[in-house]
Amino acid sequence: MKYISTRGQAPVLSFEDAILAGLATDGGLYVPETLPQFSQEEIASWAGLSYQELAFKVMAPFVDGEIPDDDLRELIANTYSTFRHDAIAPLVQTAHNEFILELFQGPTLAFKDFALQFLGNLLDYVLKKRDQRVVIMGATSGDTGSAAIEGCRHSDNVDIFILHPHNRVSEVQRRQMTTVLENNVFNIALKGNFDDCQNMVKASFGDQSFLPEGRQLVAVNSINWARIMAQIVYYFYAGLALGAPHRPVAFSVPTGNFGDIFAGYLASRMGLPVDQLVIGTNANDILHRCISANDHSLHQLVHSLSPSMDIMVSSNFERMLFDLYDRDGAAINKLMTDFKATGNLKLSDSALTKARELFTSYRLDDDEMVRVIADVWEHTEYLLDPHTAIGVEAARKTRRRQDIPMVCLATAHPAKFPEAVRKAGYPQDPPLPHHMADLFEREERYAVQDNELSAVQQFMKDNIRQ
Ligand SMILES: Cc1ncc(COP(=O)(O)O)c(C=O)c1O
Ligand SMILES: N[C@@H](CCOP(=O)(O)O)C(=O)O
Repeated sequence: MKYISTRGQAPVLSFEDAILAGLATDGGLYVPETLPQFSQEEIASWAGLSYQELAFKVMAPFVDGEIPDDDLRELIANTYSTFRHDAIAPLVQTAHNEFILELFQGPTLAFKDFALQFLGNLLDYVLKKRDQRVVIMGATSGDTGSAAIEGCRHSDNVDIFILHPHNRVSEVQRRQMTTVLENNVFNIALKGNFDDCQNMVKASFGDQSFLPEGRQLVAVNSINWARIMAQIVYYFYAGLALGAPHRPVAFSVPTGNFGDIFAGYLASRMGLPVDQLVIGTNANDILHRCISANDHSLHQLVHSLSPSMDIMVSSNFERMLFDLYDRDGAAINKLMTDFKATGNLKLSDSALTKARELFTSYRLDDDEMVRVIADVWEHTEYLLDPHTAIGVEAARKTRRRQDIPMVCLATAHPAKFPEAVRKAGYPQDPPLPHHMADLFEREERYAVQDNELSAVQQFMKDNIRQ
């Protein structure tokens, strides 16, 4: 399997090289040259597989033998052994044909664990094999950071630097990152927003000359192909549990950087019968405006009660555009260059038509989201986190068919977001799981930095281990 850039001008890479490259040298994102295709018979034969067995079936064609099968199986087994539920991604029914896919049973309580615990193990494996040391640089609006740190904290070959927007993540999210005191882990609280963090990461990938000789940057954000690949698995898992491929399923996904829903789109391209993909956004609604009104223009980023989705520039939308524009790298290069210059992007008529066939979208402000948490609690005693609530309501508002099961992705545990949950009338802070019960007593360490690329890079230079 070869990996190509969405902008068509970077070298074509193997799986391992694409994973280590992060952003392509032309500024694009790596995608597989062709997608594996699974027949309906093959998918049907996977009914009843464990999550780990299914993960191997879905991911092996992307790895394409670069990692021996037994080693890949072991990486998968180690990854999901740290999850708190045997089913790994349990399904809970909340209404007729409405299901919640709990993706928060991993060590850091968000869906990011599915891919980032795997990526941590994968990087450790590849770097040991190559006897190579790297520097990880990542941006987080709250969840990627702790999952990436958890995945890499024990890796000797990695120094990890995570930028989060200062005072813009929940206290639980911040502490999950800043209480990890291993000497290869560095948290930077940037005086800016998530887009500033993400821009710094992308700029640093573009010019890595600030790094010590012999080191390279590796990405843990969903610009890294391994993130998307590992997330495709749970779409198949949920689909199979609900009768696919004999019956179609629909998915609703609270969306920010477009990695999660893009994985759902790929699952459908690979053979899973998906009837509908619903994009739910908070007030940072660029994706909803794009689908509903062909308005993909930058607005001021606002601080919401679903802070992990306080994102304006969605990295993975570029991967989607690549497909919507028939994989024309030159066209994507122009679109993205113009978007950077003008802050505006209009889809062509044919791209918009295709996008609307694939996706519906809905936007919720904080008040509406809080009402959804309260309503679902009242009717089912199921406590949603604010991001999941956005997906649930987006599904209810834009659902095309009631007879098809709608799977709403529960992307985080409500204990991460006590402020939103309390606003919904829940009488207490939802308890943290046992392994995090003492989170508020643990010592924290992080550096507050001005929103200046050179200052951040200097901090990194000063702290990368020899
Ligand atoms: C809890 C939660 N829900 C939803 C999202 C959106 O996912 P994506 O960025 O893959 O669209 C994120 C982060 O991005 C998140 O942390
Ligand atoms: N919501 C994310 C933002 C980063 O997205 P990623 O999926 O590209 O890593 C977070 O919690 O950090």
